[in-house]
Amino acid sequence: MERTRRWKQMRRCSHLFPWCSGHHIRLTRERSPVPSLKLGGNKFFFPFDCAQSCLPFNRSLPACFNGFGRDILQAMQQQQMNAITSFIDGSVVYGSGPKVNNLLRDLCGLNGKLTVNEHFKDPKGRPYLPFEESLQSVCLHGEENVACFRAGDSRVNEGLPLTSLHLLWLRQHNQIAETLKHLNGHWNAETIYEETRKIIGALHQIITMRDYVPKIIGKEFFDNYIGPYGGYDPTVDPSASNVFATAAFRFGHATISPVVRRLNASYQEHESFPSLKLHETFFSPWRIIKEGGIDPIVRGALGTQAAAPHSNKLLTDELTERLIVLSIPQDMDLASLNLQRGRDHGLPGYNDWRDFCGLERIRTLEDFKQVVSDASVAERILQLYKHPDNIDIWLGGLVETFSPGSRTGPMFSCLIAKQMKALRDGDRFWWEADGMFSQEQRDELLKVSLSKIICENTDITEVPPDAFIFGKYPSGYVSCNNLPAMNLEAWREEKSEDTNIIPKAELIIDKTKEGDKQG
Ligand code: HEM
Repeated sequence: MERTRRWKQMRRCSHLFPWCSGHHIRLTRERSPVPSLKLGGNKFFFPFDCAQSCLPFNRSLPACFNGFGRDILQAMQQQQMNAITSFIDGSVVYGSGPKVNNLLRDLCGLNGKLTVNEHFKDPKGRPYLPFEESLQSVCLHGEENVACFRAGDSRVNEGLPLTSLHLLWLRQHNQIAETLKHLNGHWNAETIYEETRKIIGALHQIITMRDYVPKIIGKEFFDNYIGPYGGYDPTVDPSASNVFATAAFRFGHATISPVVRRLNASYQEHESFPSLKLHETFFSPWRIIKEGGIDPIVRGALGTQAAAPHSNKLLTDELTERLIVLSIPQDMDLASLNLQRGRDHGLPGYNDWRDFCGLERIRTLEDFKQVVSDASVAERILQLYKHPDNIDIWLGGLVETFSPGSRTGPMFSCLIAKQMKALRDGDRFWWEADGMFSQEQRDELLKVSLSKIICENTDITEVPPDAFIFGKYPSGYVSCNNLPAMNLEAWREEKSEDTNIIPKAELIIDKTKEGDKQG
């Protein structure tokens, strides 16, 4: 099948990275629990007999009023709150506010670094993420005294591949900070930290927009909807659209494999740490600490094909039968959550979004068969929903036939492209925006790839140059030494004559000392 073939060209990294980058853009917080209907069953229990068949569902927190100055009807629509910044700005590494940010920074070291785990290091002495301080950690497992990791995004422990990526970025930050300190001995901790953060944000943007998005939506959609960068546009709203987070970017759930592979240095099944079922990787950072660090997991993501979404079996049972969601003491079903979340947020139906994207509305079964790769799936969906207007957008989008050169159907490609363009053009700190970096620095930033970041922050020595496109080891793999690296010399700066400036980081430390004295 064509859709299977296209996804099989991709590596597992292609769900690892966007999982993380999706977390850059939106975090929907939840409020009171309400019972939800169990989808997929033959009976309809809601709301009368939930004892056996309902899944708990917490509605999302609404935002009170949005969009002063907008069309009044639009402004009165209830939207849901985004608990993080929507920008692709490295917030998964640094958090979206000062509280989390201060917890993550190594404020005592005066070196601009992020704080690392005080208790454990990996087999080669590389650092791990710090622990959360909660005593009642969901991550605790048997005798292993390993709590949840802390990172800029609270979902860091959701799965081992995701945790590994968070850790790569932490290490990358600290490496860059160390080099910048060495190059610019006169920089204070605050300057080192902020400059490093700026670089990490730029790397996220480059990898997302240059290396990842075109492979998902295809070059044609990329050129038509996103196009080349034309500078910061203050009229563009860069917030995360509801439909992007609640439906379109959740296409990724259909690319998740039921198994997380762990591979040895020859990209073969690891002798000591075999591959795991997906559910065994949820909230289990102890496996990273006690089972060989992140290298086997990262090799697994590089050395394995992405799961191909089938239109008649969209999500693996590991996600529909074994999903763990914090604070809910039963196995959950991600497909049901996605559908119910779309309804909770009041998303218009599939046909309205096709309209929005300039695609033909579906009026008949024959129309639907034209856009869905599997005719029997089209029939089953229409039987269930009775009318095309009723189809939930997440489902409709997932079963569409892929557009040429893309790995999603035209409606999701359109919605993803529109969002990505807004995130780029509406971001005044976009890495290519005027005044952000010198031309020399930009040239250096462009040398970086996800593969190089993996090389620099693990003991992996051979990688594919493009971490997203699959090739079976050793075909196409290169030595890490052969991949271009960013030269931070471009950030070397002559010492300024102005000696009156008090470094901000020193002010922060002084305040702490003051507090200590008073206490
Ligand atoms: C094993 C892998 C994954 C697991 C276990 C997982 C789990 C979840 C869960 C539990 C939610 C919240 C569902 C709800 O209550 O509405 C969610 C939301 C989401 N997921 Fe995933 N996910 C995974 C991979 C991915 C990937 C690969 C992507 C993107 C390509 C992605 C994109 C999103 C987005 C955009 C949201 C909405 C975020 C928000 O608005 O708060 N996820 N995921």
